[in-house]
Amino acid sequence: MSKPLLSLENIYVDFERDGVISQVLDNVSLSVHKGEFLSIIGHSGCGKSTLLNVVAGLVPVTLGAALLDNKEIKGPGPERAVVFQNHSLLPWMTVYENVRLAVAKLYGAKENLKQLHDRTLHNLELVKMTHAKDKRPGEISGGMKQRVGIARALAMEPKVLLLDEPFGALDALTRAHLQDTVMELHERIRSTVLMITHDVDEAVLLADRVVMMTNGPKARIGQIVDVKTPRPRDRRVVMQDMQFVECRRRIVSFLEAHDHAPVPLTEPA
Ligand SMILES: Nc1ncnc2c1ncn2[C@@H]1O[C@H](COP(=O)(O)OP(=O)(O)OP(=O)(O)O)[C@@H](O)[C@H]1O
Repeated sequence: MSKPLLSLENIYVDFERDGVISQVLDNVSLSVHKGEFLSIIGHSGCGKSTLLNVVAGLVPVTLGAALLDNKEIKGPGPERAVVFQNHSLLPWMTVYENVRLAVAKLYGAKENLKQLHDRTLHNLELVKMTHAKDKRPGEISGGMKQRVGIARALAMEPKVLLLDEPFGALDALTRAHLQDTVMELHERIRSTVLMITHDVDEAVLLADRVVMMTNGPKARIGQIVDVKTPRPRDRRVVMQDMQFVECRRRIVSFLEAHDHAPVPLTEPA
């Protein structure tokens, strides 16, 4: 098999606050190949964002190494674009200007104004947002803002797209539309994606593999499920696909097995 694009090698992450050390990740290893879509799922607070932030270069590892294209990740860089749950668009700029800003930052020195304009429009088209290009973030819906956030990330042409619960704040219908858009994009541009989600159906629908993390502290990768359901996937059809159903079952049973036991209530004497 070809060399992985991204390798996490025996990663440990500890945080220190007021002299207290919390061990969040404990010996996490993972290889991701070019064009793969991985969903990361696990109970709240287990360390999913920490793992994504290690790849983003926002959290340093305590031990181990994260390698992209065989080079150690030592800080943030444009080859790893992040989209967070809550959009981070600049409110005083239009949709077009928000994407144009990222385009100019990366390509401003190499390309002329026409090329920068075309690049901006192309990425807005990818997420079907050209019609709202002159609106400001305050004038568009949450789902549309997330689309613009994705366009801005894609405009950087990252080697890895990191999605931290990108649909978490959206209503079910908008969420479904955006999942479809991300699936289409993945088909079209074969991006390599790591996506955190709490939603089992979303995890399976979008991914080639679903990475399941054990509970923290000292979270590890508990299991990885391969989703072999053929693409393109239609959400209404996959629900009848036996492989899809089996993946879903395995994830649900993993999460149930790792659910925190409820704290027993002490009976009054
Ligand atoms: N910078 C930090 N300093 C100290 N502790 C941190 C820091 N970042 C995260 N933590 C702690 O690390 C643990 C894992 O947090 P993380 O956000 O990675 O979990 P998560 O699985 O993404 O959670 P959720 O699903 O609720 O978003 C938590 O206990 C959190 O409080």
